[in-house]
Amino acid sequence: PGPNNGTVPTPLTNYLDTQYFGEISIGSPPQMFNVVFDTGSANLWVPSQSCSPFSTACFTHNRYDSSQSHTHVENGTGFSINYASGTIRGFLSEDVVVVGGLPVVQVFAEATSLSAMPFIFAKFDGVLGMGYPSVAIDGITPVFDRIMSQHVLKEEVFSIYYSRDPKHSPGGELLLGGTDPNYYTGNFNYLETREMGKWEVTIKGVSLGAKMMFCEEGCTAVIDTGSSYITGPASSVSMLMETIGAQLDETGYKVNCETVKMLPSVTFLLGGQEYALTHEDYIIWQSQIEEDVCIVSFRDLDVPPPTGPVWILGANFIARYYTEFDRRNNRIGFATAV
Ligand SMILES: CC(C)(C)OC(=O)N[C@@H]1CNC[C@H](C(=O)N(Cc2cccc(Cl)c2Cl)C2CC2)C1
Repeated sequence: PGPNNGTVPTPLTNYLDTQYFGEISIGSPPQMFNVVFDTGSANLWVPSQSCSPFSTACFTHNRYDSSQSHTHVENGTGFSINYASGTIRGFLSEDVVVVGGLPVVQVFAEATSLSAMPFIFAKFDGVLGMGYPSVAIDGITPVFDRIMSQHVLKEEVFSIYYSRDPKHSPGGELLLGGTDPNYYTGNFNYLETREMGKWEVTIKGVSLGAKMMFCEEGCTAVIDTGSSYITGPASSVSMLMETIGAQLDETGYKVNCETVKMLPSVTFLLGGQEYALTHEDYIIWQSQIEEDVCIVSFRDLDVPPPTGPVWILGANFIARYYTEFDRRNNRIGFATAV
C-alpha cells in the first residue's frame, strides 16, 4: 500500500448539485480531464482532438491529443454509446490514465462526436465508468478493475461523498480503497447487489410521509453516481408528484415555494432500513429576480426491459447517504452523510 495506507482520494467539484466531477490525466506528458465517476456505466471516454469542428460539445471541452503523448498506443476500434440522454461516437485508444495519483494503462474511447444535447450542458469533459465489467461496452476492462489488479488498495471498494452545497469545499470526494470518516456519521447499512455485475439493489417500499405508495412487492433501484436526480417509472413518479402538488413543465417538476416547508419526506425502504429524503434533499430552491423557483429533483424515466423498469437513485440521494461500493463482497453500504 502506498502513501495513503491503501486508500486514494480524488476531490470532486460540485456544479449546481447536479454534476460532480474530478480530475484525471491521460497520456505522457499528462493531459488533464474532468470526468464524472459514473457507477451507472463502465467505460472511460473523453473528447478527442480529432473530433469534428461541427461538434459544439466537443470543442467546448478538453480534448485528448494522442500525437502529444509518447505512451499512446494505437487501437482504432469503433466505439459508440447511446445514453438515454445522448450519443457518443468515437474510437478506442490506449494510454496511461492517472486517477488520484494511481497510474493504469487503460483502453478508453476518444469521442469524435458528442450529441449537443445534453453534452453542451456538461461542465465535465468525459465519463469514467465505475460499473462492473459486465456493463462495459466492447468488453473493455474498466479502470477500477485495472486498479484492483495492482493490489495497492487496502480494500476492493470505493466510496462517494457528494456535498449538498455548491459553496462547500470540496464539492465531494471519490475514495478508492475505503470509506472516509470525515464525510459520514453512524454505521453503514449494507445491501447485497441484486444481480452480479450491476450496482443495483432491491427497494422494498417507497412511501410519502407515512403512506406506503409503491414497490411493496419489491422493485429495482440502480445506485447511479452519474445521474443528477432520482428517476422512477413515469406512472409512479407522476403519482408521487401529483400527491405533493408538483406541476410538470418542459424542464421537470416544480412546486410552489410557499408549500416546500410542509412537504412530506419520500422514504425508500432498502434492506430493512428506511432512507428518508426531506424536502431539503429533494427540492432545488432557485432564487430568481421576480419569484423563486422550486424544482423537485425527481424525474419520470421509463427504462425499457430488460434493464427496466427501475428506479435510479442519483446524486441527490447520494448527497444525503454516503455510499460505499464494495466489489469484494458485491454489496453497497449507506451511511448518513455529514
Ligand atoms: C447502457 C449504458 C450506455 C451503459 O448506460 C449508461 O452509460 N448510462 C449512464 C448512467 N449514468 C448516467 C449517465 C448520463 O446520463 N450521463 C449524462 C449526464 C448526466 C448528468 C448531467 C449531464 Cl450534463 C449529463 Cl450529459 C453521463 C455523464 C454521466 C448515463
